Amino acid sequence: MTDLFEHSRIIWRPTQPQFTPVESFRRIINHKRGLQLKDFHDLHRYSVEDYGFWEDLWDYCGVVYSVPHEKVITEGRFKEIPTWFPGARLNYAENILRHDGDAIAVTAARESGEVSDYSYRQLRHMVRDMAAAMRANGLQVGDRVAAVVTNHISALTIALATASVGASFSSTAPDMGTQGILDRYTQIKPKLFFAETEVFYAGKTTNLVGRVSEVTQKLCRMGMERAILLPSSKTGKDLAIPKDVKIPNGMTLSAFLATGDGRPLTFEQLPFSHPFYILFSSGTTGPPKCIIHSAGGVLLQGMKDSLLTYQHDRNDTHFQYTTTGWMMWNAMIVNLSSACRIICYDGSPFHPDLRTFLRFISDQRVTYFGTSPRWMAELRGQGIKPLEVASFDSLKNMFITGAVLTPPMFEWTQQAFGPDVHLISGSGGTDICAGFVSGAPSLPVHAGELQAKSLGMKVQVFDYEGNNIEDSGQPGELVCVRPHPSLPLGFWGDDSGEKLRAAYFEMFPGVWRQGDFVAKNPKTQGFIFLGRSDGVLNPSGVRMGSAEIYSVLEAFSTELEDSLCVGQRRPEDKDERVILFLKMRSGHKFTDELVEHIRKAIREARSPRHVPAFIFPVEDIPYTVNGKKIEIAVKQIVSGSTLKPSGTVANPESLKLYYKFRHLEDLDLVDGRGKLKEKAKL
Ligand SMILES: CC(=O)CC(=O)O
Repeated sequence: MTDLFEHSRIIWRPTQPQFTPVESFRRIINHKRGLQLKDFHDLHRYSVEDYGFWEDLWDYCGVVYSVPHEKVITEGRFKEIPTWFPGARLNYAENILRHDGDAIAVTAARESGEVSDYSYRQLRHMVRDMAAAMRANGLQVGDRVAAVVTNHISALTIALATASVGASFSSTAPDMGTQGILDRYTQIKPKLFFAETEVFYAGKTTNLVGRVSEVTQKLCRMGMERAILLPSSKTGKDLAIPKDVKIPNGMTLSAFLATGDGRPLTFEQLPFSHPFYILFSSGTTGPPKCIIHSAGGVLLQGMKDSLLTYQHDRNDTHFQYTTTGWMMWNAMIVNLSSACRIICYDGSPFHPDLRTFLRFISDQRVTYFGTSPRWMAELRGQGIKPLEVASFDSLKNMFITGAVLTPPMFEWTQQAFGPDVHLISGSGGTDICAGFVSGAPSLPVHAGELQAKSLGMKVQVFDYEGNNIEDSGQPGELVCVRPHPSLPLGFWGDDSGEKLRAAYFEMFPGVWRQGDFVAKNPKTQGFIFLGRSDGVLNPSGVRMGSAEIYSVLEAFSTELEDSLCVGQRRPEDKDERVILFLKMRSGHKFTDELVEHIRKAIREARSPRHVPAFIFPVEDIPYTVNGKKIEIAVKQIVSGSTLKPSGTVANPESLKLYYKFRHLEDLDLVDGRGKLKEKAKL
């Protein structure tokens, strides 16, 4: 049997763990509560046994409020989702904008090289003007504001102004197609709609006026009162709208701002569980889940990470590479509450090239850089050595999320950016707009492992009968057995909670099932992520995660650009078989020899039962717009389903490449008895 933790080697340790904020937080709790919590693990235990922990966190983070809470938790609208801090009155934007003055709050940068800084005072003024215009246009508590925007200063200003008024906010990136935008925003029926008109991404200029026209016509019929058109993100100028293009209730951003009456910035005082962010899950088929998050929940979880996990203060620069359509954007904003500077980046991290992007990180003296395993893999694949490109002496931590960071990539990343960088791999998601498992600055990092359960998150590993098997080291379902403040308030329009229950609480009644296939290392308490549980590979009853295969393939990064591993089980099949798809790097050929090497490597590193039944070359691998590899849709396709990709698939054409693999027999590779033909043995 394969040892899931064979790579578990310490690659980083804190030099002075006693001086980390999380340790001082532990001491504060000991003092306040008369406890004797000795280390992070004790602190975690307390955090999931006593709801008072969230009150301790509230105090430690200095949440700004006008009315105190009556208690920490009480029954909510649904049995599974309690109400937090009943009685409290506060405002999300007031907490985010609690710092003022001339220190730089935001650096807004574009792929074109344009960089602008905004102080805390300037940001506040921009939010004030935006909020004044929103109020002048009738926006009220409970209304919705939707935006199709790049990650730039306007998006941030719109979100914070919306929060100050007490409306709800939802954003998507401009690469979302018309249908994807409509799938989202026709559900929430926004009163105000903000849209980019022209964007510059990956070296290409895209005019979005046609898309905006189609979307606004539909939204207008559903009650949208204003469509606010942002100037071109390339030229900064308003785009001339052709006479025959209809944008009902449309006006430019400057015209909209001019409707404001100069009133001062005020913050509506609202309950902790007031709905603020509306996020959409990246379903690759069917309409996306429309998840409502509370202002207070996202705020408190975000403050926890900013102060205790990333250890931010006013000297830090937080650069999370993200679009506005990923929860990491929402999670980025809260870091302003720690007085640090955030970088909003509009553009592709691959353009004009990776070295330019690396130099940008270095020149900006970034202390926290957040990215995805895919970006890292590209650096490695291109043979780039970051420390030869620039100095990263200011970098304190890197946050990698969105997909599994395999053990070899942990090792590579640590080496590539230097031994002092705290490498954090975190996992949570849109569903909770926070992390379940993440970094712990007072503990060492082991290659391949997410360091620890996040504070306050009672995570366990369940087998299929609902037994907690976390201490066995066996893989199973990641579950959370106790409520936390950023549980969604519900899905939009799902008044009975039925859809919410079906999405998270069905497999284990009353217990949140995240849909990740994981294992906890009993020795280190760290977690390895093996893939999405719907995508678990299950040939002849051996359950394994695709990450077990991907990590072996890291050794082939010279030849392979990418790979995708899925199970195939068509209605006529008795058993599941594993298919591995390989996307070759240009200049490299898919050969029998390579396939043999790969098979051997998997057999030796894992077990003979892990070796895929088939290995095929493929021209493209499907990804979501948030950079997640799409395994489940491919699994369904090769197993016989026909899918209509949603607007969440970044390269929907790629899915078509997989239909032919549902009929392997027709490919002249398999004989009548389902055996591989001799000549086709790969
Ligand atoms: C923190 C995360 O979990 C981010 C993601 O994968 O969507």
